[in-house]
Amino acid sequence: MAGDEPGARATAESERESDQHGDTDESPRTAIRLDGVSVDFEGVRALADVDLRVEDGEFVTVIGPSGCGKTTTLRVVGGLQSPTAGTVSVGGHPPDRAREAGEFGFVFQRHALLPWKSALENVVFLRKLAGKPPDRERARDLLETVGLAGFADARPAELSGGMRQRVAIARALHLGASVLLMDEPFGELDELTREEMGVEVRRVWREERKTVLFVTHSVPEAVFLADRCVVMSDQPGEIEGVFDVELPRPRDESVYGTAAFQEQVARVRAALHEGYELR
Ligand SMILES: Nc1ncnc2c1ncn2[C@@H]1O[C@H](COP(=O)(O)OP(=O)(O)OP(=O)(O)O)[C@@H](O)[C@H]1O
Repeated sequence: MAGDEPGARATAESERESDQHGDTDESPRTAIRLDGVSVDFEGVRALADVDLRVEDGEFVTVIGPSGCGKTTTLRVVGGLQSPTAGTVSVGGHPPDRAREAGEFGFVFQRHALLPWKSALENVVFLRKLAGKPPDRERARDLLETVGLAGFADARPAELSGGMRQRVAIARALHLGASVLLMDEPFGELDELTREEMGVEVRRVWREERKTVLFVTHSVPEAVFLADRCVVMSDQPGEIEGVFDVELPRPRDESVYGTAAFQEQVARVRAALHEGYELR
């Protein structure tokens, strides 16, 4: 249950004293905080009383059945959707403020790159749009970081689906985002590419020290990527459980073959299928 979440327990005391968006009572390590968040859409309750903490620098995955409110969760965190009830804060501030400050990097299933621009120009474009000075050298470094050294001048049509998602990740990083909100970014990729991208994203996350909230439909992906995996229940979306992933850090593809990995995948799967109590 949501209240069993470790972050919720750890911050219970300050929670009692904290005001809605108070800067002073917020734990310095809490990057994202949802308190009693509900979202209603014309008769559909998409989220029901969700409490969630994501600590600074944490990698948290969100998994659940189709329509359970995963995207809505990302949207309320990113300030793209207002909650009907409850409060959301990012770094102790309302999400709108974080969004305006360019704190979010959104990476979606469809990469939305501009087809007429090169990979490099796509990386700098969003930053320019946000009114920040582009830094082509940093953009080149980021393309290298995401494994695209040598592809700076390539147009999206010349890149594979996985490479385009890498450009989208570099673009989010160049924006200066401290929080990456990723909504099934590998949903259109084949399984092997997904696994490779998972390794890459964890490496980039480690090197760039970002906070990541990552929505996926894939149980192995949710387990492989996460420090913690949030399992949501069917409509209305509630947090069914939060699963601490205990796997080696750093992780590479070899983790997929280990008994520890299989065992944790099985537990998350059981939670999804049976509403199984995790803790
Ligand atoms: N703008 C909207 N207007 C009306 N209903 C909406 C809107 N956005 C989402 N919903 C509804 O809210 C519920 C949760 O949607 P959401 O997209 O968050 O789920 P999801 O878990 O991300 O789904 P999926 O895994 O299929 O992408 C669904 O029933 C959806 O139809």
